[in-house]
Amino acid sequence: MEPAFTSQQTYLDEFGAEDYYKTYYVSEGGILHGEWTEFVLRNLHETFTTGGVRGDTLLDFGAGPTIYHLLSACEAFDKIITSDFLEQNLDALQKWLKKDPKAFDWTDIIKYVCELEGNGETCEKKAETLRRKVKEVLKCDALKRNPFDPIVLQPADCLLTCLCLEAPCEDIKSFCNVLKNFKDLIKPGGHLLILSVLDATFYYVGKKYFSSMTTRKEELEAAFKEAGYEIEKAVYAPRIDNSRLDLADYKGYYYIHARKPK
Ligand SMILES: C[S@@+](CC[C@H](N)C(=O)[O-])C[C@H]1O[C@@H](n2cnc3c(N)ncnc32)[C@H](O)[C@@H]1O
Repeated sequence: MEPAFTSQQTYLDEFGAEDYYKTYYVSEGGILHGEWTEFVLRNLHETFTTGGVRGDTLLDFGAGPTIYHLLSACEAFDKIITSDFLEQNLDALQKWLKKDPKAFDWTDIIKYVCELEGNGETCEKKAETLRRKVKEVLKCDALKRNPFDPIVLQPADCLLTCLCLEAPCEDIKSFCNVLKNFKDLIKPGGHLLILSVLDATFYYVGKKYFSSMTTRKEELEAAFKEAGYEIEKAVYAPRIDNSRLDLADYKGYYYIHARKPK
């Protein structure tokens, strides 16, 4: 029997921000630290430099307690709005923004992005740039028609989301519906960047089980087209390190760069 899909209530009650950081991003042993972060950071570095994606506002959707995916974006946008569904994650984001001593440590990952950018910037300066560019930290819910309800946001130049939609969406139909609703959050001609994992069914946060929508490569691009986007770029990569399949069973990674038509 397939385990039940994780409810919003379970997220509210059981998703631990610190457990998530420690399981996935801590420098030594975080299972997403390495293959996944390199996949994301290399692709986003390219997108925000040679790829020419830049502008006034970037809207970051479902950040969790993390900031790694914003480190290149902060050089290409004047203003970043970040968001998540859970108070505990918003609290972790605020702690990092305010340099709270209890904030999670992203130094190694910041160093990696500075090396990719290759302009001799220090970790401290990069972190300061990102802190300065993040203007708002908002609550969002992917399953609402307006995910920021009751706030109505001005459409952004770019919407970025990493590893998020497989949490609230039960199937590709629901995923496609979220993509349709995202169109109101993006300017005509604006960008939608989604990076996540393929063929997953679950992941653990500490000792807690969370289900994952199983995103299949064959269905993914069709969902973007059905939702009314033009695909600029699609990148797929297999998972190489399978040593912790017991913690999370994804088989690969994807990056879709799509555009809302003008
Ligand atoms: C696997 S974590 C990903 C966190 C982070 N983006 C990353 O790259 O590591 C899944 C995220 O989905 C968020 N989430 C769960 N339900 C959601 C919903 N209904 N709307 C928006 N985000 C949701 C959770 O709060 C959590 O931060």
